[in-house]
Amino acid sequence: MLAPHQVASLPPSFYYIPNFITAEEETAILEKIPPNRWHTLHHRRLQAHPSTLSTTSTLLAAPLPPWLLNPVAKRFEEYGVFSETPHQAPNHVLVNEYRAGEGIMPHEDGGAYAEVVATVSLGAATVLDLYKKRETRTREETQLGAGDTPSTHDDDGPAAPSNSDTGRDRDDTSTPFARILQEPRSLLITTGSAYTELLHGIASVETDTDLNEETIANWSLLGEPVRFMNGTNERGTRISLTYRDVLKVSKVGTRILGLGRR
Ligand SMILES: O=C(O)CCC(=O)C(=O)O
Ligand SMILES: [Fe+2]
Repeated sequence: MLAPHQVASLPPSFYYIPNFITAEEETAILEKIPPNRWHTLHHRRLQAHPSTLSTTSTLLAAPLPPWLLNPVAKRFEEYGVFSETPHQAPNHVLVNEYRAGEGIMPHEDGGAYAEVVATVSLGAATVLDLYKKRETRTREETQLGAGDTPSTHDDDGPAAPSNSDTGRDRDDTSTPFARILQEPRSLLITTGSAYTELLHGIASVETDTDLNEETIANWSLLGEPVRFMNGTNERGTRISLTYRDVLKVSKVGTRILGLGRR
């Protein structure tokens, strides 16, 4: 079911599905995002559903809210997106909001999750940059700590690989090895070695440039390539929903786990 949507030029496995949701569904989801759940970071806003992971990357068992299940998570079943993960369904969603000029520095999502991330883009298009991981890079540098806590997920945009005393190779994040254009209402799925071997990030720019079939890995899969024929994408406010399957789930009460961040 996913095979026709595979991004052919990239290592396995990325899948891109344009128009995964309709414009009406997009509007309905945007209206449901609770305004009182945002964590404000330096250059981004973030909320976690059903809750933020504990310091041991454990999720307190709770259902996702209906507006995240329907229609998106239900539609995942048709495509078998999470059919191979331990819970065979997403149990956690991070909602990120980027205004024009905002991004997220190169990182990997880490061991708290199964190796499947499904990202629905809302509101505006953006370019996801992919970087090869280097042996010299340490886990602490690149992994999101307890999965999604604001303090470890915080950043201010593209990498500024300025020093070498952290073991970070200068070339690591200066040039992406591939770029994926994410249109509003699209779904991007990252699995397997694409999840474990690569870093991903979004440059803090007002305009994405140099967009064409050579530079954009999923160009042939785009829903509306004509929108980017002039080689640019003016960023607008984009909200992403990143669906994941958290490996460790606990039914134990909040107090015992030492949760209580939100
Ligand atoms: O907004 C995106 O598409 C990427 C977000 C991301 O990488 C993350 O939340 O870990
Ligand atoms: Fe990420």
